[in-house]
Amino acid sequence: MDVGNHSSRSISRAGLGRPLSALNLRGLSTPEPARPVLKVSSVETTRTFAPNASIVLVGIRGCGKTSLGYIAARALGRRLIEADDEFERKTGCSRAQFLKDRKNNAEQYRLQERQLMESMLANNETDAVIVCGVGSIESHGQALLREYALRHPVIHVVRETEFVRDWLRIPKDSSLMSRLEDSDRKHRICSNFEFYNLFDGGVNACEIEGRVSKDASLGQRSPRYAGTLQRTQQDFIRFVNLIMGLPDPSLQELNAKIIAAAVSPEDKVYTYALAVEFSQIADGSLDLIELECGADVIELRMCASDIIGQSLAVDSTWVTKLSQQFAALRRKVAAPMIFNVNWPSFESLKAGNMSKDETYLELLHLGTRLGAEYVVVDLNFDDSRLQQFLRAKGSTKIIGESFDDSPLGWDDPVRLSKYQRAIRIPCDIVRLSQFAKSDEDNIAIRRFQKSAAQAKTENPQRSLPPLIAYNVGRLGRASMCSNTMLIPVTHPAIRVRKTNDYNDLLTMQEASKMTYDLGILDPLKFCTFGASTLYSLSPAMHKAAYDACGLPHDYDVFQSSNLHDLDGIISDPSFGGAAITLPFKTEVIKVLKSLSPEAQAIGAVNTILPIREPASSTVSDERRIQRSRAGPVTAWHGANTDWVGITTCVKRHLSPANMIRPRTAALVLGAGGMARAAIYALIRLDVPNIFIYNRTVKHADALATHFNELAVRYRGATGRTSCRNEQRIMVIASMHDLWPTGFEQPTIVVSCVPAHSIGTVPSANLTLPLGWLQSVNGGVFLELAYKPRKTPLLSQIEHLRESGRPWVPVHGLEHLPEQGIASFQLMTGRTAPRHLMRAEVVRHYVSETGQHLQVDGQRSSSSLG
Ligand SMILES: O=C1C[C@@](O)(C(=O)O)C[C@@H](O)[C@@H]1O
Repeated sequence: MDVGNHSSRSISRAGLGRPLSALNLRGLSTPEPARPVLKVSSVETTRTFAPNASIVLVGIRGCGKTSLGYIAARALGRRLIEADDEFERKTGCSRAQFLKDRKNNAEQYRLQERQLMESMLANNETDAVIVCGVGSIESHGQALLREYALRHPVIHVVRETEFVRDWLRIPKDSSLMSRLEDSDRKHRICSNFEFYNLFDGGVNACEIEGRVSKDASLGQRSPRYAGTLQRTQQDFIRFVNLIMGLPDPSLQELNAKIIAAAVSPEDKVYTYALAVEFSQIADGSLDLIELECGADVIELRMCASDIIGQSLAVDSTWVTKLSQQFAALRRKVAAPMIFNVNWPSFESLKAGNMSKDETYLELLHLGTRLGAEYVVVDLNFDDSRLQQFLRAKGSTKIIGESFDDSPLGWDDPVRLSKYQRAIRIPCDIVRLSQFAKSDEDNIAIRRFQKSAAQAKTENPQRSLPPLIAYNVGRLGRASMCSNTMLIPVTHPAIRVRKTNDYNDLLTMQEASKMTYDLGILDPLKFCTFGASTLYSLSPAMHKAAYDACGLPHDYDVFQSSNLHDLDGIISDPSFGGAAITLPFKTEVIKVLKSLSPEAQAIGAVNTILPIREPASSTVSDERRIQRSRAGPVTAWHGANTDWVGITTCVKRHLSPANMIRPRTAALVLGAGGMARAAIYALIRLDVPNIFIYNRTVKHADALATHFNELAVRYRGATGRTSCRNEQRIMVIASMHDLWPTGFEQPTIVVSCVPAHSIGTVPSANLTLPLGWLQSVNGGVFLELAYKPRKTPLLSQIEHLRESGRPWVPVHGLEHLPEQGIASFQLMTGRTAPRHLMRAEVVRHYVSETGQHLQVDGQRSSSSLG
């Protein structure tokens, strides 16, 4: 099926919300008794696939697999093969009609389903996303899928039971629920991945709307629909790329260097792993957003009592719960995940008819199945089983771990042999620990690290896996902080919930602060520099982030109408970087030694960073930026993060119905530094038709010339010509002009026109001709001005939305933290506490009339993203 034509039916299928009648259940097989122990690794798989291998989605009705299939097909540029549509194509009628027809009986229906499964899979081995129907729970379909999973990702889509029940209008006491749960169990054992489709206010709004209207296209064009599915879309695209071993496209788009979280923790120094115990979050009482503290990865730890203790063998209910919390952590904290099952805790275990080793192996598989970036394996685990797991690990990285309590401590030769085993396995990272009995144990680690560094690899091409070695217990804290990678930390919200070993971990804030207190790193000074900076919200936003991450830095504003005044500030050896604002974003380039490729392309800079090391012919300027040590500055490097903020906001609010296509049009208002960043962002987002409107037409023309040249170069440079749209940047000369004929109405509008007066120049007080806002699916309107917060343009778009047009108005206070988050990461090299930074902007915003925004508590603005 053509993905492009699918949009109206895939997101909210008309009729999907009908009560689940006996009729359409005739195709479901009778339930088998529940298995006592779930075999999540039943599918023998390598989890390594050809890059174009088709992706299969299975799951019960109402789990959202069709919407996800649509999203994946669009994002990866693949065909969508959907079982309901295929059924209709094959039989000439819908399932319900087929079953209503007296000529057909359940046996014939099953036969159709069986043939359908066979043909869908066999005819679409590559370049497709296949959404299966009920045939996936029949034994024949199950066998087909298991075999298919040897070469393809087969993703089991799981959704909250309550949601599915409401959605299918199944009465609370109906036995249908247990049938559906049984189907979930079956899907689990014929699939090799699992995606928990989290409740998303937007998704439900959209789907319910579709149900009420019984007209899917109406649903899509309603204002409520406009804000739907974005989070699900982001989650699923990230998941699919991860399991296909592809880099996350959204991070790639934004340039991995800017997004600290996209640089793998092994490639950075001073990275932190926040330990979260499953038992602490299983009941859902902890607001997971609270856990965001600038940690680089989240380590989800489980022990036998979490899994087995409550009379649950490794069963489907438990796996669903874990799957849900795993997905929630991922969405809310948005960091890579470490999946860690504590093997020794299974010592006295009798899980159904499985051994301790088998259960552990099942759980390791579960980690890769959920798409964890890292899975911890115990270095004492049986070799053959471990190898079996490694064959199926796909793109998941392995952390080999051992906790030992030998009386010889770190000097015990067994410890070194563990490291050597980890090298042979081979593990990507090795983590060794013991309990600290005295301070001597912390010193002994250094001796051990020295001997470990002498270890030999069998393959001289391979470097030794990084070693994290520390002592646990209060005495061991110093040793934890002497590591530079994945330092284990806790969080105050977790610490209060736990009385034993987690209390011995330092919080991220304490651990980071320790590296500064000990003089390993230096406190630095940052600022915003520009002609009108006193209103800047950047100091509040950055200082809050420093505090949360344990960075003893400072942030101030400098106001001057003379760029030379920057010299005095940046000559301070403890100066760490500056945000540059109006009117210097272009002018500052002349004092910089080097520019990031993006700043170069945009022709404007909003972030400058110090280069402290002397110039070298082998190391690039960008790599010589010193982010955590003070000292004389030899030169300055310029970057631009405004385009990152714009890209993030557009992507966050663009509904799947408005996903960028070969005819999409966008409109940029203005021709200054911000407009440059906006055009660049749209080029990077692959928008084919970009229009500029600016009061002074010749400035708009100059921008169009610059970016048309760039679009050609960019297209050539990325080599992605096959999937990239031809891009054109055009100028609309007058507000009196009709929207250019031959072009679709814009679905992305970015206003880069200051909404307040600057010096003698009065504010533009701009609104748009209604004839330019006729897109039937609405679109995203991004206002970059935030003084005043409600600009005339923003009000115009809000009115349109109120009158029934699905436009999403995005105010300037949403863009501000996004560029700030990127600047924070560039300036400090640390992962930003994003929700906190967004919340601080809202908290500190004071309107022209001296009023604060209404916020209930600090975190309430997290609704911004
Ligand atoms: O958009 C902004 C915000 C800012 O102007 C400030 O107020 O700190 C600083 C600029 O660098 C940035 O581009």
